Amino acid sequence: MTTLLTNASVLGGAPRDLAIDAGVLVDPATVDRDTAEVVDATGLIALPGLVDLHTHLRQPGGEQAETIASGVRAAAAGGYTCVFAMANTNPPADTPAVVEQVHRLGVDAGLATVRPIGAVTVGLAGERLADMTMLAGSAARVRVFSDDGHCVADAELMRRALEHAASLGAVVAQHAQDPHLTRGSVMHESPLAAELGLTGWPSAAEASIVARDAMLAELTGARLHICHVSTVETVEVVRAAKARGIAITAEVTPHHLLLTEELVRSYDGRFKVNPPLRADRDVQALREALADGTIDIVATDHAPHAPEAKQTAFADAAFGMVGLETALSVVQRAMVETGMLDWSGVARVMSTAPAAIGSEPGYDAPLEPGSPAHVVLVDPAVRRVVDVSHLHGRSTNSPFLGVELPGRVLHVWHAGTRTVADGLVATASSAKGVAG
Ligand SMILES: NC(=O)N[C@@H](CC(=O)O)C(=O)O
Ligand SMILES: [Zn+2]
Ligand SMILES: [Zn+2]
Repeated sequence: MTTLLTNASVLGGAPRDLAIDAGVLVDPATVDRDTAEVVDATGLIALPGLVDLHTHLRQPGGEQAETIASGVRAAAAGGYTCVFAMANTNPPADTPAVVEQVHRLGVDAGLATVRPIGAVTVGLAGERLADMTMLAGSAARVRVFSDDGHCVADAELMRRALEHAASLGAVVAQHAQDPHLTRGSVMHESPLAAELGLTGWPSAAEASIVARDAMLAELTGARLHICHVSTVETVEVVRAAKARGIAITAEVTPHHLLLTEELVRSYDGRFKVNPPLRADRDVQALREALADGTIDIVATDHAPHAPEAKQTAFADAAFGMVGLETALSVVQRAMVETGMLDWSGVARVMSTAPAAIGSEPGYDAPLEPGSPAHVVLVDPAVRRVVDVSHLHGRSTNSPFLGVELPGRVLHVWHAGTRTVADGLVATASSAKGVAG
């Protein structure tokens, strides 16, 4: 079946038609308008399917918080057609058996492409390298390695990881957190932390690891990616490293683009995350860095946790926030409505660039005929107060509940198959059929 999307503002530009046939975007002029299924996209922005380089899907081992099936429903609802699943599962993704299981469960779930991230070290313990060659050569074809949740703190081990990754054409994604500087830390190190009686996590614990790893990337010639950059100091280190020609890329999360440490005054565990929510000057610097390309991408760091892990004393609560369904709306609010990024910039930082970093094919010519039909239609004019009913995963630890955000994902196609229609996520079986 051929689908015609009429009058879409493609990448925020002047309205025109898009057409999908046999899973691929085709020239609308070649489509028979009498037989095609027509979706009226008047007033809607067309974006390429979003790609999340940093998602925690929790399976295997954390199924009470999320499964791959529930996580891809959240992803589809948020406009994502590809998610990279972090390796900090139980057992961790440090063997071909686990990455192949994650890959297979992703295929079964059917609503988006799931790419397993491989662990850098055995058991994420930071002591011995995982068999990266085996992971890369497995059926899951791992191209991103990360111990996320943990920093690869040993510089010699990080050097070897970068060398291996380079030989495999892969990238190492570092969770930059000096473990000694952040012992017992639960929020940003600041006067507010002292006032609240909570242990602080200094910016230097992030920036110092990024500076070290940039030097290691230069030494090895490898590609280094920095997870969830959260401070102005880290932005300056990344900017300097790029100016030196080092192959470094960086991500920022939606929550670090919008929220500050002030929320921790509530002692509500929903606002506890690693790295922590920072100060206003950090938020401003992160937005500017994303606008000027110092930070390459937005990644959700979707981190579901069961209620009992969050509804406890702040110091004891688990770190992490869900974010797949709200990411695009937060970027609209923080970047588009502030005039710092246009919609083609949003497509770059949420689709083209993350796909390139993760070596995911099919996203390099967004919405051009011949490309796989990964398409999102967004209504930018809607505003809604985020509610648990907007969340599709198993966990509801969103920091945006009760917050009014702009924009709504209305329709999504993953390789030409409709995964979201009128804001409703398809069931996996219908998404896998040809009904779309
Ligand atoms: N971001 C978080 O606060 N938590 C993540 C781990 C991580 O991304 O470091 C998690 O797995 O829960
Ligand atoms: Zn992390
Ligand atoms: Zn993470």
